[in-house]
Amino acid sequence: MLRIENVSKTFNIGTVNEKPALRHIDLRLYPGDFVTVIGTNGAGKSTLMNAIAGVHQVDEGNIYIDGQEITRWPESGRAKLIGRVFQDPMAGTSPTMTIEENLAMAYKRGKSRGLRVALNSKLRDFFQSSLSVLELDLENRLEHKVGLLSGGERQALSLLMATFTKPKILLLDEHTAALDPKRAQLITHLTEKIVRQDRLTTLMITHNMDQALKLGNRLIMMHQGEIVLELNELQKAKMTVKDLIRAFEDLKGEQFVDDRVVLG
Ligand SMILES: Nc1ncnc2c1ncn2[C@@H]1O[C@H](COP(=O)(O)OP(=O)(O)OP(=O)(O)O)[C@@H](O)[C@H]1O
Repeated sequence: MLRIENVSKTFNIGTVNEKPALRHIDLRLYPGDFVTVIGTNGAGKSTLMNAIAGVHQVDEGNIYIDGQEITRWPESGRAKLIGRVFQDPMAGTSPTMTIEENLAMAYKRGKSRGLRVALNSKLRDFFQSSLSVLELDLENRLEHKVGLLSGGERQALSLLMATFTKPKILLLDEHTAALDPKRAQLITHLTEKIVRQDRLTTLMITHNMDQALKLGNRLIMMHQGEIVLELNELQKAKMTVKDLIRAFEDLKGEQFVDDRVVLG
């Protein structure tokens, strides 16, 4: 479903600020894989997502989605294949538009260029049934402005907007990190539900080590632009957060440093 072959990315090449962010990354996600991504400070986690989404063009290597090479596609061209949710609940939605207008915008992104999306009753029914999955009663508030929603409701809407067109790849970029624990728990629960229900192929960055072990069927750990540890479902199930940190320290001979790490 997603194939990353020998991908490298260096920022500010040839300057004193030269920074290799990805070094020869190889990664394959199979249909329905839910992979959590953890790593040390500046390990390259966000750069990896930006490379997949087309925010940054890579210097070397190839990226394929569903067998199609997309390495040189612009970000806009990849939007119909990729759903993404960011850390900031304000980032994925437009506050001055209503819930249904936001949904229509996301719906259009998943369709061919130039297609006009008329807000007819069939589409409203579809939006309402999609919103009902969230169990936040948003299906009865289609005409409410998104700016009036709470951070948690807004992030739930962003998650829905990123997923209801069934993208080939879902990228979750610390999407619960800015929420209070209760709301973070709600979004985590919704993520699991939607990903499982739609069998979405998912890559999720988290600083919560416990969450990284509990969610999904695979885990990767990054450090200095490389994937240094990969765990499958069975290995993950047997590990504790302590084991995970010890595994890194045994491998690299240094402490696992992530300023934002949450041990669980
Ligand atoms: N646009 C950019 N310009 C220059 N350097 C960048 C840019 N984006 C990232 N970097 C650098 O590339 C390296 C990898 O950054 P990235 O944000 O991918 O790491 P990360 O694993 O997501 O880090 P963290 O968890 O600490 O946010 C870092 O050293 C960072 O400073």
